[in-house]
Amino acid sequence: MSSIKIECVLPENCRCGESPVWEEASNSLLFVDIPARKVCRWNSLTKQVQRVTVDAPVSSVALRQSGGYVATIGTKFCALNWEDQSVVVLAAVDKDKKNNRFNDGKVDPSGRYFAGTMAEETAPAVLERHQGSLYSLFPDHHVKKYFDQVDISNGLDWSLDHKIFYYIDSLSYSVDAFDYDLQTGQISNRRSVYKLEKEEHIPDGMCIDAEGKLWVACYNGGRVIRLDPETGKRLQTVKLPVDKTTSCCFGGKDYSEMYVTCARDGLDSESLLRQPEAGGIFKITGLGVKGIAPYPYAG
Ligand SMILES: O=C(O)[C@H](O)[C@@H](O)[C@H](O)[C@H](O)CO
Ligand SMILES: [Zn+2]
Repeated sequence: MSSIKIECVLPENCRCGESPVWEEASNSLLFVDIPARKVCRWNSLTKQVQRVTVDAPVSSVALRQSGGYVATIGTKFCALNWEDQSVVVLAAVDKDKKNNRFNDGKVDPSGRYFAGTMAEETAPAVLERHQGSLYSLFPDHHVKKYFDQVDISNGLDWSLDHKIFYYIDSLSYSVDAFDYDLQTGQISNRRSVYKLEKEEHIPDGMCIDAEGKLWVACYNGGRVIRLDPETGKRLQTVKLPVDKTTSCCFGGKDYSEMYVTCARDGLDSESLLRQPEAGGIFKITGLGVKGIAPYPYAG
């Protein structure tokens, strides 16, 4: 029997926390605060957090094999040197769409950095529709575009056998799957594996666990849900004491803990009083299932 424990480990007051990534080498959690233009690194042993401010909204961060990190900043795929806080642009997308920015991103099992774009929001989930696209940055820094017409490009991950790519366009209220060719980075045969229920609100960030089940953070739903992508059934709901849960990843010893990011933006003052930990980093233990290590960008 597992007893689930949920605690706010870092009261960071993120306007929109996103893209949690566990870095085993430093026992740290990386994450971003998109509108605050910050990449943060929280050391789970010392409880210290370091922050790097960049010059545009930063929507995702990932490990890099050759050291440092990669991040999606504005509409650019960038390399981030943590030591001197310098940023180098690797590639740019959506040059004809001045109001666009990247949103969620993650590295595939062979080291390509996937990330999608969206129009900038005027309020949470209020934006010009169909402006986004999904891209990946190959290790040689060339960019592949998969499709356009995306509203809010969000959660992404790959099946344990690397043959399926899971993807969320938030305003479709659906978790989708594609066949995935790891050799070429091609996707095909899009289908829905789960449609969110009304009280689950908007699907946002996502990660896979060591049993191949998907965990989806539900924006406005104040929860993460565990889905079986093979049966299309929800297996578990874990509620958090904040409404705007944005993303999740596994980390800690053997990837046995789950970390969840969330947002403060969009909450009125009354809601903020009821959920003072909004924008913090949450740790969930006792789930009884582990995650897998994040893949580093190979370029
Ligand atoms: O973090 C994201 O994915 C978006 O940038 C956010 O703005 C919200 O999560 C979105 O509004 C909810 O769908
Ligand atoms: Zn998101």
